Amino acid sequence: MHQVKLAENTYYLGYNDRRTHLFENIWPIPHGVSYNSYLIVDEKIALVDTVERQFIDDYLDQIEAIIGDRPVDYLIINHMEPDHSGAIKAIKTKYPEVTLVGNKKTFGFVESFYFKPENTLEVHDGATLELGEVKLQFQMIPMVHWPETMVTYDETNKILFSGDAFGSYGTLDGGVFDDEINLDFYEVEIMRYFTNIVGKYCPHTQRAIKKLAPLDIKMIAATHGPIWRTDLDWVLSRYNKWSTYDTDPGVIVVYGSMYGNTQKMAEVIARQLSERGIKDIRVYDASKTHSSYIINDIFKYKGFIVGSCAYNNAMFPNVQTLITTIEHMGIKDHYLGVFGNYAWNGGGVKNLMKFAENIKWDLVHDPIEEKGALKKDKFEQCIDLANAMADKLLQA
Ligand SMILES: Cc1cc2nc3c(=O)[nH]c(=O)nc-3n(C[C@H](O)[C@H](O)[C@H](O)COP(=O)(O)O)c2cc1C
Repeated sequence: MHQVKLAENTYYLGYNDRRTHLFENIWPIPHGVSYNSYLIVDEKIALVDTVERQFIDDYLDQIEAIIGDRPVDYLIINHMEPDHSGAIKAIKTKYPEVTLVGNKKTFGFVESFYFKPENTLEVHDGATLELGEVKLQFQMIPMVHWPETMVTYDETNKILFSGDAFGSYGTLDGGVFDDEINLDFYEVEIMRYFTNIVGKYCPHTQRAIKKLAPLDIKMIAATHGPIWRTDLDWVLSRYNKWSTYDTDPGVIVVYGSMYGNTQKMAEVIARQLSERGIKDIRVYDASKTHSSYIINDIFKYKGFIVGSCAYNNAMFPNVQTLITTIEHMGIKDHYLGVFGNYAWNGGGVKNLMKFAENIKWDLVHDPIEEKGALKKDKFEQCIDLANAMADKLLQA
């Protein structure tokens, strides 16, 4: 195997997962994902995070290929999610004297998932650990995106081992560093990773960005995706934009429809938005497009218009799934429109309005509910809704 180095004695030990269809068994990853671990070989040897358990055997072999019969002295656990902590038990078994480095919360998770940790070094904000030449510093960034999450900063080589922060979907297909890759590929993958996985924790991400700003960072080594050593601003500016809910003046129109009546309303709304000069309009059928992609666009565009037919006194189940995810993520600062279709006592719009109340976005127009085929008065209302949305976006 190639040995890929971040610095003289710092190695990339990552694995590409092209088999898993759904990250966290929810989010589609058609382009896979990488799990990145790092090995620092100094007077003392430290691993920074591990890998998903399917890669354990090769991972142990690669470590041994680098350090021979020397032991791993420290296992630094920035994040306990199993795709990174999966090899902790294997490391402990192979290197029984290893000291686990983490914070109070980390060790609670180690005990829950794997074993009661004994050799531990509990670190706090600003604590340091010298490996020889390399001096490491720890900073807590809770909820980016678990409570125990921290980052490790190599003061000597100025490398930030950032855990999931600044991570990306997408395997590393040969290129590992940002300057080895055409980043167009990651434009979508990194945003979807952020919006799907970290998006719930935007305020925490903002706090983390501000907290880490004073560090002189020359390289960002996350646990997924490329290592950033040339254009750090590429990733930092994007994370900053997304985590402040800074959106562009476009609109997502999403609908749930069995027989096409709700869909027709969506088409009318979309066309009118276009007539008003809105260029970024994305129309999605919630039964076909996974929430992962729609959520991603909600982080891109300020307008969100959602429609649902009535379904057993409720909204259409696939719209409900999306709505629940949006509510759960607590996405802020959008313009909202609501429409739907029914045949007897409704259920779609009624429940979408409960969502409107909970999410507290700016409702640009009264909800529109048609009974069956779209008729003139509701057609006009769809036009009005689109106009109200366009007015808001164009005046902003
Ligand atoms: C399984 C099923 C459940 C439905 N539940 C309701 C309901 O609870 N209330 C209602 O008013 N209409 C209900 N409808 C009727 C549809 O909402 C109605 O036909 C609507 O026009 C469908 O919109 P669409 O053409 O966009 O699918 C139901 C239809 C089906 C097939």
